[in-house]
This record gives sequence, C-alpha cells and structure tokens, in this order.
Amino acid sequence: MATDSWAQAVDEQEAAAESISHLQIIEKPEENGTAAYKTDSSSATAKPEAEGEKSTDDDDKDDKAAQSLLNKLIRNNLVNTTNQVEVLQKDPNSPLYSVKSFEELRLKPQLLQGVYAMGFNRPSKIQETALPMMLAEPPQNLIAQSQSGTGKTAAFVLAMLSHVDPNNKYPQCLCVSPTYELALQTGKVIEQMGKYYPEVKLVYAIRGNKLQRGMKLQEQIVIGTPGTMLDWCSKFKFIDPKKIRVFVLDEADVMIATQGHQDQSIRIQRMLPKSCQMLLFSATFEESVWNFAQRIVPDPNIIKLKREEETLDTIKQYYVLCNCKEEKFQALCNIYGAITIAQAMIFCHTRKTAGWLAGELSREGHQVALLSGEMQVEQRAAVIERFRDGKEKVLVTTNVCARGIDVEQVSVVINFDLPVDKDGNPDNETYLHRIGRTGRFGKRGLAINMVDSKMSMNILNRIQEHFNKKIEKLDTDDLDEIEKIAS
Ligand SMILES: Nc1ncnc2c1ncn2[C@@H]1O[C@H](COP(=O)(O)OP(=O)(O)OP(=O)(O)O)[C@@H](O)[C@H]1O
Repeated sequence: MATDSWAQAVDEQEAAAESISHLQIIEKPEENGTAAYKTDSSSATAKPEAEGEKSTDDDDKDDKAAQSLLNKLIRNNLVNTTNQVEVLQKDPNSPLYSVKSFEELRLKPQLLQGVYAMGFNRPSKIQETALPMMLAEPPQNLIAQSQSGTGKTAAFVLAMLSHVDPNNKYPQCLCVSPTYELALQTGKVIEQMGKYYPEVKLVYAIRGNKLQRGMKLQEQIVIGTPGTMLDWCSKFKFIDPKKIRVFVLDEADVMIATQGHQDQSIRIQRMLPKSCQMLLFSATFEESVWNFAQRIVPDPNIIKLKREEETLDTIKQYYVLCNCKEEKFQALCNIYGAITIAQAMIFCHTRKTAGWLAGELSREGHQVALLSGEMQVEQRAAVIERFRDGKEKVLVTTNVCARGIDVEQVSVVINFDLPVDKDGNPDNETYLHRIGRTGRFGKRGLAINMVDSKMSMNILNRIQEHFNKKIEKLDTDDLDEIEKIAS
C-alpha cells in the first residue's frame, strides 16, 4: 500500500515538475527510498486495527501529521475568521505595518502574477500582518500561530520566493516540514506561486532522494524533513548552511510530536548565520511548542490568530434511550423513516461498530460512506470529497474526520456512541467539534445522542452540565415526536 502511494506520489510530483519545468526533483528516489519513506511517513498512514473493541480515537487523534495532511488535501479555500490578530513586536516602538492588498507589498511582478493566478485577491488576516514583517528589510524573525487553512503556507512561500536571488546558484532558503507528504504539499505551493519566476528552482531533501557524494546543490530553495535536511547540511555538505538567508520551520506542533525532529531542527538552526531570517509556524501553541519556537527563533515578532469559537447555540440536542447497538440501529431507522435528512454524519467509538453500522445502513438502502482509521490519508480525503459532493448521504466514521470536515453542510449529527476519553470520561471538546458550529455558519443543526447504558447516561449528563445546555429526551417509537424535531 505504502509502496503504491509512494509511487503515485512520485508520479504526481514528476508530472507537476514536468509541467512546470523549472522546478523539479533533481533525482528520482532510489528503490531503497521506499523503506525510508515508510519511516518518514509512518505517521501519515493508518496503523493496523487493534484487536477487539478498543477505541481508535487515541491513535487517530494523535496522528497529527495525518490530520494535517488530510486538512490540506480536502481544503478548497481559505478559512476566514472574524477574530483579530494579536501582535507582539520584537521592538514595540517600531511602527506596525499591515497591508490590505498584495500591491502594497511591492512584490516582484512575476510573484504578483503568481499570487493572482492562484486566485488570491487580497491577503488573508494573518498575511496582512505577517507579510510586511517577513518582507521587511532588514529581515525580521517571526513566530506565527493560526489554525490550519488561514494562509500561513502561502505567506512563507511568498517570503521565500521574494528573498532568493535567482542569479545565485546555491541554496538560500531552507524549509523543514514534519513529513515527506507535508513537504510535497508545500512544494506544490512553491511551484504554483513561482510559476512565472522560472529562474527559481526547488529541490526536496527527503530520504530516498539520493545525491552523488561531493555534489553541491544549485537550487535556491530546499524543502524537506529535518533528518535529511540536517544530513545534507552537515554530513554530506550538499548545502552550505552559511549561505542560507531564510529558514522556515513549518507545522511546529506536528514537528515536536515526532521523536528526534526537535533536536534535528535545532541542530540545523545552529549551523545558520546570525543574519538568517528564522520563521516558525504552528496551528496550535501549547507550552511545548512555545518552548521549541523560542529555541528556533531568536528575537521574534509574534503573531497569533485565535481560532473561531464553536458554539452549541444553534443546535437542537436530543438523546435516545436504547439497550444495545441493535436497538440504536432501530432507533436510527425510525428517525430516518420519520424525517428527511439531507446529509448526516454518524460517529462510532470503534472501527468495528462503524463497519457494522455502515453495512446495516446500506442493507436498508442508504447510500453510505465509511471513513475509518485504517484508510490511508488520500483515501480518507477521497471519501470526504465524495460526501461533500453529495454522492453519499450518510457518513459513518470514528473520530478521524471530526476535525477535517466542514460540517456546516451536514444538517444532522448522530453520536451512535458518545465521545469519551481514554479514561472513559466525557470528551467535551470532541463533542463540541462534532456538532458545534462557528459563528460564521449560524445555520441550525440537529444532534442526536444514542445512550445505551447507565454509564453512557452518566456521560450524557456530564456533557449537558459542562455546556449548560439541555439535551432533550426523544422517543423514537413515537413518529409524531420525531417529526416535531425537524420543524
Ligand atoms: N490571500 C489568500 N486569498 C485566497 N486564498 C488564499 C490566500 N492565502 C491562502 N489561500 C488559500 O487558502 C488555503 C489555505 O492556505 P494555506 O495552506 O496557506 O493555509 P495554512 O494556514 O498554511 O494551512 P495549513 O497549515 O493547513 O496548510 C489554500 O487553499 C490557499 O491556496
């Protein structure tokens, strides 16, 4: 499986490189690169199912690199937020510039053309402040945090492309990403944005991309994973770190979740000149990320953009009392029999239950999509896209996609199993993620929780208390009552 996807990724990469001939992988990864790829991308492929009814939530949730890649694959536009950016300047007395248009940035015409060709009309919220800082002379260091999809990648790609001197045939920008697949995604953005700037070339420092000993890279931008990047700078000396002008560390929160990446990144950073611009990006900013960020980026400007709060205000919440999963399924059939549901997402605690439920529902004639942790990220993205396009009306899943999919188009969310954490306590955050809406999508929604034991009733009560929002009881044997909830 991994071998196929490796081959496919290389094929796609090569096709892209051919169409934009100036940006290319300099060598085809060698055969033994496949094993290395597996190591590098282990976090992006699903782990085999554990025996029995163990929850899959933990491994799915912890698989940050896979989640991040999934988000990138299924995203079709910018995530807008109404929140304001928080800015902490290195020098609080220096004026703070913010731009409302790309013209104000005085970009090279080729780059402005690339930006517009990507369909960007104006800078995103984070870009408004981050871009002037990144493009300033002398260069300023930056730590930026904002949720996935707010325009961070596009921003640092533009900064890298602006800072390289295409006349100099050696690496000037290094960008490290947590996995091979994530590096490829960033590479694609560089290719798109640099479409009209053919002098600038890109190379991937990823395992499997073996270069001849003693060679010196001529590409101006090197993007890759920390281990290979470090080897290329120190062991093999393909890159002269002293000539690097911009160092980007992307997805810092994902990076530190992988053993060794933190140290490797710090070792790369130490080889760079003092004058090198250091940029670090992260979707979240817990203590550990912050500590790491400070080691990578000296004297930083800091930009933070809070994620839009989710709320249960516009959601009608119900629970149904059952005794076993068969009864829960029957309750579900009754609900489907009574009200018209355009699209629903159904969450189960285990892959086994999800698989069983999807089977039962399709036997009843529903068009069902199943999203499960053993699927590769690309397969998950394909399932989500089909569901988004309305090709299937019901999506049965474990937690894997709760964060990846825009649920605003889904009118009904069913918790076939209530979300609990490792210790069996209510997972309020996941509950909110599954059924909540952000202020922007004020549409009404319906959430139905299936309760099948005293324990799950207790969980439900605690969730209810936590959010201080009543969850009404629903009798699914009473058709009239079900009909009322849809009104
Ligand atoms: N100024 C802009 N105008 C319109 N679309 C934009 C703009 N900047 C970025 N985008 C698009 O928005 C989406 C998200 O951008 P980007 O990937 O840069 O965000 P991100 O914060 O880096 O998220 P992630 O870390 O998940 O990649 C992409 O499809 C990108 O092409």
